[in-house]
Amino acid sequence: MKEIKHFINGAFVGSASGKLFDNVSPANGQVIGRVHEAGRAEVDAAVKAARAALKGPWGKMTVAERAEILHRVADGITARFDEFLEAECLDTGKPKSLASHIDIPRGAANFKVFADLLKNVANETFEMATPDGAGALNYGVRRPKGVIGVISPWNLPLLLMTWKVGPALACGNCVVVKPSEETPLTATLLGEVMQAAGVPAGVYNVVHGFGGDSAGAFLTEHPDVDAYTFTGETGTGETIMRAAAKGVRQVSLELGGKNAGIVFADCDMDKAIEGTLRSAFANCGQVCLGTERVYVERPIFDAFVARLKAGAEALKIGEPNDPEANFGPLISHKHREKVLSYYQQAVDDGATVVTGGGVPEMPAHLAGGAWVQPTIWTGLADDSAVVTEEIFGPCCHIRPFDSEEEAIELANSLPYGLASAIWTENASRAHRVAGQIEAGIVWVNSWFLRDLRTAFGGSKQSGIGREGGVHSLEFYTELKNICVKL
Ligand SMILES: NC(=O)C1=CN([C@@H]2O[C@H](COP(=O)(O)OP(=O)(O)OC[C@H]3O[C@@H](n4cnc5c(N)ncnc54)[C@H](O)[C@@H]3O)[C@@H](O)[C@H]2O)C=CC1
Ligand SMILES: O=C(O)/C=C/C=C(\O)C(=O)O
Repeated sequence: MKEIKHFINGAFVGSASGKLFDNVSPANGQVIGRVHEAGRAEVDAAVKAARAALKGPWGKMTVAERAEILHRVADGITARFDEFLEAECLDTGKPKSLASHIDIPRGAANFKVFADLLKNVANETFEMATPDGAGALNYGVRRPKGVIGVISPWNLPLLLMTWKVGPALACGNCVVVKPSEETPLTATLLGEVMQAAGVPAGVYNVVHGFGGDSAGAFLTEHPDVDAYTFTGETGTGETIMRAAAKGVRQVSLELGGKNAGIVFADCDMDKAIEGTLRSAFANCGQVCLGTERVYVERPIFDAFVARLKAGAEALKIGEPNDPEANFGPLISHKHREKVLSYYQQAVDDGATVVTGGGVPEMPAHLAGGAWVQPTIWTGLADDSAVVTEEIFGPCCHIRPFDSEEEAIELANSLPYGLASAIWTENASRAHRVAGQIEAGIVWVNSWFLRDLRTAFGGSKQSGIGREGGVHSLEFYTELKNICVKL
């Protein structure tokens, strides 16, 4: 049985405690590996290694030298594409057809984009007048923030972890990564790539374990970490923020959502259906940007529901290696229990189950997996928990609306504000509505279309801060102003 170790100070090491936990395949329920669980000792060793590496060759490199190494990291991921793909799909059960287009290429791109950005970014300068007439010159310099704690989730493991590690390293920081306990493989494999690319020991560290009372908490409570970046559930974000408050450490939090799609009668129906299908069901609905609330203008409501139902029923459920499959399992049985509890709640609350609502029949070799059916409901009240709480499963509720104002009010009615998708061919309306949606990201006639230079993050309870492009610099560097009296 494969053992998955921590990556600390450039070496793969086990836990002193000898504690290991199972890595379970979501596709069939089989144990695929045993993972070392970090105690305080391993977390401390990783933080110490990161701190020391800041003072070593990494801290002395020029931006161009670091960028060259990060390009090698990206190329290393691409060179070992099939291994990363295999590992990601083993951990998550997601179809290879999906991970080969999204997860792995983005894992590589996250290093290249930020390496290039850092090489080209300018700093601010201000000339100022002084009473003696000689003046002064202010200029900003950016310095790495230090040791960054990276706590990442299981839904897009490599993509989301490197989305943080790429800019953190490009800015000259060192990192301690705590990947989700559900998905330890690609973060570990990346350690090998880092070594081969010439990243000095201690710059990239990985500790495995759970959240509370385990590696996650030990990392967020560690006094020698300078800042934390986290993607995951809103409640976990609050816990991490509380821990980071001790010592006044900065946090960047990308949290939950209950995102709205708004479909106007003047939309291009084919595009709206294709986009909404992806936004509700891609990655088995486990994307924080996904649409779980769909508001459709009344004249096209029935037609839209019928077509989305047909699209959901055409999804091909299957294991990662099935080339036809575009719909995998949920991450775990624990998560399936949560999703199925909402499926039951919908029925209890009087929903019309348009399609799905249960567990699909699977062949014997996949019967132990965490499979659920893609599910669509109509007819729920606006205050049903199914409509107001993040389910993080392959499901959506569709409700009609009668005016632009009503659609905006419904979209903005929840305490989340991560993402939204608007479907209309009327350009004025698109701009007008997009400007009024309370969310960090609004797509018009698209979904999950990502330019890594843009600001990314949530408003309200969906997060704090923005990452992406120059916005990542704000988090991963300290901006110092130097004022020179002339
Ligand atoms: N991208 C997103 O928005 C995600 C949302 N979720 C939502 O969260 C629910 C629960 O899933 P979980 O995997 O438990 O998400 P989570 O937010 O608890 O876990 C994400 C990461 O945080 C770590 N973590 C958990 N508690 C921690 C703590 N006290 N201190 C430090 N680190 C901690 C976990 O080990 C994992 O690495 C899901 O059902 C889903 O609704 C889960 C994963 C991703
Ligand atoms: O950075 C991206 O393109 C995707 C982000 C997705 C999430 O943060 C998520 O699903 O949790």
